[in-house]
Amino acid sequence: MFSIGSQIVSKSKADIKASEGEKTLGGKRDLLSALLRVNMSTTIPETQRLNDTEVIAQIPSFFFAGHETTSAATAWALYALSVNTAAQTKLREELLAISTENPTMDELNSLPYLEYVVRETLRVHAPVVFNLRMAMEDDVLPLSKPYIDKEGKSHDSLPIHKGQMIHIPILAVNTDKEIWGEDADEFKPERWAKIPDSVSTIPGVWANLLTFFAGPHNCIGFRFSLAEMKALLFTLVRAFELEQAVPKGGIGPSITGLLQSPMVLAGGKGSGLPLILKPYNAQL
Ligand code: HEM
Repeated sequence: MFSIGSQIVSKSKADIKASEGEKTLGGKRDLLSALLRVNMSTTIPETQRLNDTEVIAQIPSFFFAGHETTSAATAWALYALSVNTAAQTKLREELLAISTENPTMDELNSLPYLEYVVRETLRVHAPVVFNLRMAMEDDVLPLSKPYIDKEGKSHDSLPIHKGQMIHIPILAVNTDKEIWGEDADEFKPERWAKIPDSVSTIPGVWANLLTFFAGPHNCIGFRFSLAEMKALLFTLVRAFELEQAVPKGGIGPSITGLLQSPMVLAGGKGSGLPLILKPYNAQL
């Protein structure tokens, strides 16, 4: 990936130099070209620029943090809609009420059911399933509910030691029945019309979910990701009816590292999410 990244960076820099003065980033408007262009600007002090190695190191982040996550999330949304056909029909009706094939971001954001579908997908099928943090100092975590240890002793706080790794179960919190109710595991976009009060205790950066995490290192790309998902769903759900291609229960999560994507669970059909897409004709 480093050698491919080096080639991309060299080529992009040459393009930018060749088109000096143009606002079009050498004909390109991608994230890497924007980063390089800023770095090559003479108005930025040397100490504030990234060197080529640092720029190249961003490429795997764009791929894994930016591409794989949103791709998995969109696949999960299509899968969830293929199972919940009532939600699919309701979403399509809302999307077809828009008179353009190229809606603006404001138009997409004005669609409540699309927002519910995206939220519900990212709640039940959070692409990043857990996260890790290391404690930088000794601390004591207060607990909302005491726990009983194996000797039967009750504790209302949890001591944390410097250097200890903390596992943060994103998906488990997103689907906790004590927070979301007995149907917490189910994909029900309507729940977002009225979410339980208990949800307000979740400190996530977006939608009271831990999907994009919380705190100073929350996801920098979440707004971009939401825009991508909405645009993809807008186009696909207007154009196609989605049907399950494998019997109920045949699709489940494949977890690689921290990331879960939908795939066929059995039968040796390989990875990926098979779906039947039928062109939707609004006139029929
Ligand atoms: C559905 C899509 C996405 C999900 C579920 C997601 C999830 C997350 C999570 C859970 C974190 C926290 C990781 C940690 O601190 O250990 C994170 C961080 C990050 N995300 Fe995303 N992300 C998504 C899309 C994107 C996109 C589209 C981009 C870039 C365009 C992006 C770039 C990043 C970066 C650079 C960080 C590190 C931030 C930091 O450490 O300060 N992500 N993301």
